[in-house]
Order: sequence, then C-alpha cells, then structure tokens
Amino acid sequence: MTVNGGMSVANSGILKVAMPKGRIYKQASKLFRQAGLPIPEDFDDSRRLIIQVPEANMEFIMAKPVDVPTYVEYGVADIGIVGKDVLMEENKDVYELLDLGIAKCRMSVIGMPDWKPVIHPRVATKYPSVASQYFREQGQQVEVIKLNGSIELAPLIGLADRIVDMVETGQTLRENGLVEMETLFQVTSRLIANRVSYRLKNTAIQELCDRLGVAISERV
Ligand SMILES: Nc1ncnc2c1ncn2[C@@H]1O[C@H](COP(=O)(O)OP(=O)(O)OP(=O)(O)O)[C@@H](O)[C@H]1O
Ligand SMILES: O=P(O)(O)OC[C@H]1O[C@H](OP(=O)(O)OP(=O)(O)O)[C@H](O)[C@@H]1O
Repeated sequence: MTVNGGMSVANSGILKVAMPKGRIYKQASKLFRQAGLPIPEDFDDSRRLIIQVPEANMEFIMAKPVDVPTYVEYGVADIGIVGKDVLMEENKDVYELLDLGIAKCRMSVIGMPDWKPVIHPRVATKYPSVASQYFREQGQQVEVIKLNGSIELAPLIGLADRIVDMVETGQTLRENGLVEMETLFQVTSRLIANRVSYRLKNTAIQELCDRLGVAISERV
C-alpha cells in the first residue's frame, strides 16, 4: 500500500520507532525494557542507526531528537519519542499518544538578575516558533534570534537581553549568574504516531501504548 505522497508506511508488520539519540535515549530505552520490549543492552553504546528487534517485531531508527516529528509525519517511522519542546516547535501533523513522563524539564524565559525592559528587545533561543508565539500572546514585540546551543551565552555576551530555553536542575543558570523569569510550560517526552500508521497498525501501536502505560504507572 502506498500512502503519504508515495511513501509506504504500512506494508510490513514491523513497527518502526524513531528513537532520539542523546539524553532521552537512556530513559526511553529503560522504559521500553520495563515494558517487556527487549532492546539489547549493547545498543546503548552502538553507532548503528537502524536497529532491528525481531523478537518484538520492531525496528528502531536512531534519530537526532529534532528530526523525530519529521520522520513520523512522513511515515518513515510509524511512531516516535520526542520532547514536548520539540513537538511544540516543529508543529507537525502527527498524533500525540502518550506522555512518557521522562526527560523532565521546563521551557522558561531567562535573563540577567538586573534585567530591565529595553526599546528593541532581543530574545535568543533554539525554539523561535515557541518564543515568538509566547511573546506575541504577551503583547510584547521582540526580535527572536535563532541559536543552536549554549543559549545562555547570549545575554552574557550582549547578543540578547533574554533567552527562552530549557531548565532542568538550574545548574547552568546558577553557574552563569542568570535567573529564571517565567515558565512557559513543563516538558516531558511524548509518544507520537503517524496518522496512517495509527490506523493501519492500530493493534500493534495500541499494545505498545498499553505496555508502556503499565510500565509508567509502576515506575517509582
Ligand atoms: N536539561 C535539559 N536540557 C534540554 N533538554 C532536556 C533537558 N532535560 C531533558 N531534556 C529533553 O531532552 C530532549 C533532547 O535533548 P538532547 O540534549 O539530547 O538533544 P538536543 O537538544 O537536540 O541536542 P543535540 O543537538 O546535542 O542532539 C529535549 O528536547 C528535551 O525534551
Ligand atoms: O538546568 P540544567 O540542568 O543546567 O539544564 C539546562 C541546560 O541543558 C540544556 O543544554 P544542553 O546540555 O542540551 O546543551 P546545549 O546548550 O548545547 O543545548 C539546556 O539548553 C540548558 O542549557
């Protein structure tokens, strides 16, 4: 069967999972194992990008976190795991199925302790869409500057007077003399699904959701 602009999403019984590399992987793979899905331990340090787990009828596509919604929207992955931050920023046409409760942090506005309103405010962030929408809703006109990392540098070197970024422990803020001014929303990782896959592989996806749901509720 061919769907989604010529891409085949449902012509095999295997469930393709877009799994983010990096900090979500450790917690996500632990949750999958607790749900009885046997991701072999030796994958944790592997450089392989496609990992088959035939016992579970699954295939893991090891992705950069920000690309997960794209793989799922195009149907090259049936389901994926992604932070709510990325999901909000990317705004792709996918189903959000489950809050996995892992990789907890929050999206916040951050600045110098002596911050004062300025005439042409600049806000640096990895999340330009989320930041623009937030300040628009606040009725504040700001220039949003997209950066790709080390966002906390921006106010320290005079590139921006505020930033929108993730806070987890607060260590990065403390070590750089910055303060959290407002929280936009709490972030956890979510299970998302391709719309066509959700219909055509519903039994497998529902079973996975049920297993993960039990593992989440049993977690201490
Ligand atoms: N302290 C934190 N800072 C940022 N994101 C966090 C933090 N803790 C949990 N997360 C979550 O983990 C996700 C992935 O973060 P990670 O740093 O692995 O990827 P990334 O930001 O895309 O980095 P890279 O560009 O190095 O791949 C984020 O999208 C967010 O949902
Ligand atoms: O509150 P904390 O526990 O200090 O965590 C927050 C920091 O972690 C993330 O950075 P990351 O390590 O992903 O590096 P990056 O700056 O390259 O995005 C985020 O962008 C903050 O800088």
